[in-house]
Amino acid sequence: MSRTQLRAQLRQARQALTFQQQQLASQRLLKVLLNRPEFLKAKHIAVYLANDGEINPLKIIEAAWEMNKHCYLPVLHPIYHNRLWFLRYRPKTKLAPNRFNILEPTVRTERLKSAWAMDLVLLPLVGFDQYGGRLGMGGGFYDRTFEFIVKNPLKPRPNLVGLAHECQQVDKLPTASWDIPLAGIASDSNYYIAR
Ligand SMILES: Nc1nc2c(c(=O)[nH]1)N(C=O)[C@@H](CNc1ccc(C(=O)N[C@@H](CCC(=O)O)C(=O)O)cc1)CN2
Ligand SMILES: Nc1ncnc2c1ncn2[C@@H]1O[C@H](COP(=O)(O)OP(=O)(O)OP(=O)(O)O)[C@@H](O)[C@H]1O
Repeated sequence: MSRTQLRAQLRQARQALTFQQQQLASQRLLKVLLNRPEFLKAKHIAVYLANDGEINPLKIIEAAWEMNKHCYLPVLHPIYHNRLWFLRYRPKTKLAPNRFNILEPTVRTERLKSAWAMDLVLLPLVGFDQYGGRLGMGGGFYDRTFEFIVKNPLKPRPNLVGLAHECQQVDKLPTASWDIPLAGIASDSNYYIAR
C-alpha cells in the first residue's frame, strides 16, 4: 500500500472512534506516560492540540502543568518553509487558528523556542511501527524541523516520542530518506521502545 493510501485508511480509523473511546484513550495514555522516565525527567515538553481524531494530549498537558513542567505547542514557522517553532503554552495563553485550522499560540504574547531546546517532543502521528517509523499528515513538518538530529549529531537533541491510538500501529511503514525515527511510541495501552 502507498503512503497516501495508508494515510487515508489510518485517518479514517481514528476519526471513527467515539467520544467515549477518545476520552478513555487519553486517560490511559496519561497513565502510560506517568510511568516513563522520559516524561518524568523532562522539563520542556512540546506537545500538540488534538485534530482529526488524534489521541488527545490535554490530560498530559494538565498533569505537566501540575508538575511545574513547561509545555510548548508547534507553530508553523513564519519564514522557514514547512518548519515548526515551539511556543510556550500556559493556561492563559491566547490561541488563534493556523492555516490548517489548528489553534496555536499567538507569536506576540509567548516566547519562541527552537526545536533543539525541547527535552521531550510528543508528536502527533497518523501511523507508527515498532521500529520507530512515523507516518504524519503529509506536510513533512516534523521531519524538516528535526532533520538537525541526523545532520548535526553534536547539537542537543530532544527525545522524540509519538502519541497514538493502538489502532494506528502497522507492521512496517515504508521508509523515506527524510524520515526522522522516533525513540518510542506511547499509546493508550503500551509504550513501545523503537527496536
Ligand atoms: N494536532 C496537530 N498539530 C500539528 C500537526 C499535526 O499533525 N497535528 N502537524 C504535523 O505536521 C503540523 C501541521 N500539519 C498539518 C498538516 C495537514 C493538516 C490537515 O488537516 N490537512 C488537511 C487539509 C487541510 C487544508 O489544507 O486546509 C487534509 O489533509 O485533509 C493538518 C496539520 C503542526 N501542528
Ligand atoms: N528534511 C526534509 N527536507 C526536504 N523535504 C522534506 C524533508 N522532510 C520531508 N520533506 C518533504 O515533505 C513531504 C511530506 O513528507 P511526509 O509524507 O514524510 O510527511 P509526514 O511525516 O507524514 O508529515 P508531518 O511530519 O507534517 O506530520 C515529502 O514530499 C518530502 O519531500
